[in-house]
Parts: sequence; C-alpha cells; structure tokens
Amino acid sequence: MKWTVPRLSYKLPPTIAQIPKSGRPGQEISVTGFIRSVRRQKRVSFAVISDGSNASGLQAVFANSSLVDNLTNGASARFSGKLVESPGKKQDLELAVDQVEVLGACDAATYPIQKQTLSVEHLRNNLHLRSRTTRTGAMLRMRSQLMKSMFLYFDSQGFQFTHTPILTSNDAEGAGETFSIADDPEEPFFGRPAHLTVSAQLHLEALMAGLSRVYTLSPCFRAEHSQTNRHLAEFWMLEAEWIDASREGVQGLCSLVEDSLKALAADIVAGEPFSALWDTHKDDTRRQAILACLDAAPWRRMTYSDAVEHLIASGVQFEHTPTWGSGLQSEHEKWLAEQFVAGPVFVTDYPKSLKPFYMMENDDGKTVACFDLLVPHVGELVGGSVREARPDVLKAKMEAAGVSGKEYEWYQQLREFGGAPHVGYGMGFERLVSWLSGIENVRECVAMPRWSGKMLL
Ligand SMILES: NC(=O)C[C@H](N)C(=O)O
Repeated sequence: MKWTVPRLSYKLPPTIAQIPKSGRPGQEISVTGFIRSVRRQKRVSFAVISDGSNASGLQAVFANSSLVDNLTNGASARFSGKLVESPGKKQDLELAVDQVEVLGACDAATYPIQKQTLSVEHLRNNLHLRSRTTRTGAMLRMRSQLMKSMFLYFDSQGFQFTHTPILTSNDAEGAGETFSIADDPEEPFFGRPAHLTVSAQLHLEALMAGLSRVYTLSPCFRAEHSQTNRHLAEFWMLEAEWIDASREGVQGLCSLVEDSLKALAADIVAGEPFSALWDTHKDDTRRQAILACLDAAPWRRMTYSDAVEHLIASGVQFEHTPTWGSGLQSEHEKWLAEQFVAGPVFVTDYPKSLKPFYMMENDDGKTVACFDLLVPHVGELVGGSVREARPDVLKAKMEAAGVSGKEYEWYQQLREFGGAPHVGYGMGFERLVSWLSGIENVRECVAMPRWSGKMLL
C-alpha cells in the first residue's frame, strides 16, 4: 500500500531532514531547533541546530556574530535566513542566518547534556533530556520507521491492526509474573482481581476468531527481577495471530516471521537512523552480519533436541551444562546464533514442560509445536507456536497449569464455537531495535525504560 499525500490546506514548515528535498540555494526559510554547539570566530560564527529529524542537524552561519551572543547549547531558537551552498564537505546546504529568536533559554553551565558527560548511566538519570542526544534521537526515529514498515508489511498480507486491553483479569503466560494494579491484590479493580497484561496473545486469539488475521503492538508488563540487558518491566510486543487452515504449523510460522523480518530490515537498513547508528560503530562486522541476513538464503532451522546435541558436542564449558529438558540459557542461545550458525536460527519443538499451556502438543507426546528465533547479540527475539485448538486437550492442559477457572472460560469457548487451527507469535520490539541498531541494552532502545526497581519520570 502506498499512501499518497492528499492536498493539504495546512502544512507545517519543513523539518531539517526535509530541507535537502524541498530547499534550494537562495531560498528564505525559518528553522526551529535546539542548539547543539556554537563556534564563535572573529569574522563569522557557526552553530549546529538540531530538531531531531536527522542526526547531522543543520549548520547555521552568522556573518553578524552578535546574533550568537545569547545562544547557548541546549537553548531552543528560531533561525531565519537564506539557504546557501556549503563550502564544507559535511553538508550541501547551510543556513546564512540574519535573524534569531530565542524561544527557550538554557543555562549552559547546568545543562545536563554535555559532551563530556554522555555516559549511559548519566543519560539514564536524565531520561527527560535523553532524546536530545544523537544516539537516542536516531533510535527513536528507527522505532518510528519500524512501525511504518511493520504496518505496510502486515497490510500487504491482509492482517488487521487491532488494539487489545492493558488491564486484564488473566495471566496469559501462566507464569505468575503479572503486576497487580493496586496495593491490595484482593480489591484492585472494583472488587475484582486485575493485572497489567503480560502478553496480548489470548485477547488477540479472540479477535482472530472474528477477523482471521490480526496483529497488534502493545505495551506488556512483566514483574521479573532480571537485571539483564534484554529485560524490561514494561516493553512493547508485536504479536500476530492467524488461521492456519492448511496446517503448515511451525514451518509456516517461521516462514512468515522470516519474511516479515527481512522486509522490515530491508527497509530499515536503507534508512537514515540505521546509518546514523552504525556509522559511528567501531566494529562494522555486526552491520555486515545484519546485511547478510537479508540475503535470499533461508535462515537455519533446527529442533530443540538437535540444538541441545550441538551444544553438548561443542565441548564448550558452559556455566549451565546443556541437558535435554532444561531451558536454553542465554549463553546457549548466544553460542547457537553467534558461533554455531553465525546468523538468525529458528529453534523448534521445545519440551512441553518448558512452555505455556496454550501450545499444541506434538505427536511424540514430549514436545510442543513452537519456535524461538535466536539472533546474534540479542538471543531470543521472537517466540511463537501452533495454538492448541482441541477444547478437551486445552482444558486439561489449563487445569494442569493452574490457569483454569471462570477468568479463562471465554478462552476455552473460542475452541468450542468455530475454533479454527491457528498460529501466532510475539516479538519484543526493543529487542528488535537492539538487534538492528547495535545498541547493547534494551534500556537504551525505548525512550523511558522501566526495569526492575527503576522508574524515573
Ligand atoms: N504472542 C506470543 O506468541 C508471545 C507469547 N505469548 C509470549 O508472551 O512470549
């Protein structure tokens, strides 16, 4: 789907990123932005203005140096003048400023965003100003671009974007990691138990039962104490559910996930945020590795049982010895994706004891029809499964998992009233950003992270 811009009667002035397209030398324009740096020289002065629309900002030149007298780093201002060809190599056009209006002053001495204090920790303590930095700005633009590409991909496959609730009476994963919404868990929601959703999956399955192919991008909340670089207490998850009438099962699921990620990534690697984030990376091999994933060659697939065999045969002294029946630890996932395959790898058919109640059991009676997609430097990026569609089997599984009762009757009914074979998956949005941007910690892949014990602003 291509969105053609309708005739607009009200149009905002171009952003800095739009200038190369819409601007030409000699044109009079006004630009509003934040001052990133000011360089005062005897005859002329310079400033770099950023409005967050690209990484480089716009160079402003002042023939009248008194115009920069009140300009300090961080201040916001409106600059008016003429676009001129730039003698510098970094940009084609610069702005010869003849008028400045400071919109919001900034005390440079106490401004927390200083070139010499941009440590990750310092920025985490100044989240309200973090979007001023080039890296966070580029990360946020990458998120925005991902959303757009994602909408286009799912639209092309006939999926409907849907909204699912945040407040819920059930624990979709049955893992007991939900946040209760009040101090008194007995009385949180008008006398009924209520939680913040851990996954939209169950609600999405209900919408799938009417719309056939649905997806959502929703905040999810998990009360887990993990302090790793890939866990957040509040994160965004892309989730999709669709009818699988031809029963392609896990293989079809993996194919859709791979295809959609290749489509998304192809769009992203061509974009400005991707270059902005990778151009400053010392080691280019990771960028090359991402580009290599976009090749036509299918990503590797292996069963959990094979993965465990490979881990054992590797002879590597893992902290946790790999054994059939125990979960793959992050060190195992990383070895598989980084050393063994050196690229994304689908691991399928995990032991049923490791996975939630909603997954369909395989004929072997030991494993379930599911997959995890592991990618280098992140580990698990996506997880999905064939959903159990047989009402009696589901009921028994839910009882065994302790997630039965009134709160879940509707979920069982979905199987009784025209339940169709269906599949679905979930992908952590911050992990996707981490993989594509090379930003190590998911806390830097969302504007205002919340993690175990930390919630500033
Ligand atoms: N929608 C999904 O399949 C994701 C899965 N429910 C999870 O939370 O990991």
